Amino acid sequence: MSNRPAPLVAARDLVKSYGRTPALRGACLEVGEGEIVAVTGASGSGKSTLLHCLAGIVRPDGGTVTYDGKRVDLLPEDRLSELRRTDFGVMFQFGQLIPELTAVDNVALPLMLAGTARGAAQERAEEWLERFGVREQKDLCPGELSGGQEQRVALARALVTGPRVVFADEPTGALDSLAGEQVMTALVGAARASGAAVLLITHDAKVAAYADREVRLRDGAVVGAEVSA
Ligand SMILES: Nc1ncnc2c1ncn2[C@@H]1O[C@H](COP(=O)(O)OP(=O)(O)OP(=O)(O)O)[C@@H](O)[C@H]1O
Repeated sequence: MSNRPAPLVAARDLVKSYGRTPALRGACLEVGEGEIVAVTGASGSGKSTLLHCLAGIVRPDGGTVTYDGKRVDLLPEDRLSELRRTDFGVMFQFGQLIPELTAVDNVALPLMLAGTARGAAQERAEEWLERFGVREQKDLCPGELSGGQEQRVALARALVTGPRVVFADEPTGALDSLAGEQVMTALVGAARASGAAVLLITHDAKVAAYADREVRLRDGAVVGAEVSA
């Protein structure tokens, strides 16, 4: 424990309910700079809600979320959007790409939203597509990509702005094991190269094994000893 890096992201005593359904009941979690943490647990244990609270997508009812020492749960909506654009990369199981845009335009979009000119944004986007082996598919729309290609494009989009934290909710959940391994190898390799921290949700022990540490949730709280890989 003592040699763990200082937390970059931390959740303390998080509580969140949807109507009368409790999703989080006192969850605590820390992710260090450059650390890869897998969150596992049964369906309904609160994994996605925890990730959404940490990424500033959902506001908790109680407890605190800090990023780089600052309170995320208290930020107004406009500052939250800015933080998500500049410091966070987010990836989901599927459906995250804009269906009407080509692969390269999907990846260029976060850069353009941050003020990069279209040409330069597309050039950077192509570099990331190349890195993940999907440059040939750059002019295809998401519906024309295989599941694995789509996730590698989504990964390029999550990483193109150089985030300090990548939040990935079941990024391999819809893939067969070979495509899943390719996505995980790409995600972990890119995170290690850039020093980004990763918070990864998975049901799959093989996917969790890519992480430095595994945290298990049950009924909205962390259970058991944290397992170091
Ligand atoms: N938007 C929502 N509206 C109502 N209830 C919700 C909502 N999101 C989550 N819940 C409920 O909160 C609880 C925790 O859900 P959450 O999605 O965080 O769990 P999970 O561990 O990610 O589940 P899964 O592995 O099935 O994705 C569940 O009981 C779920 O039904």
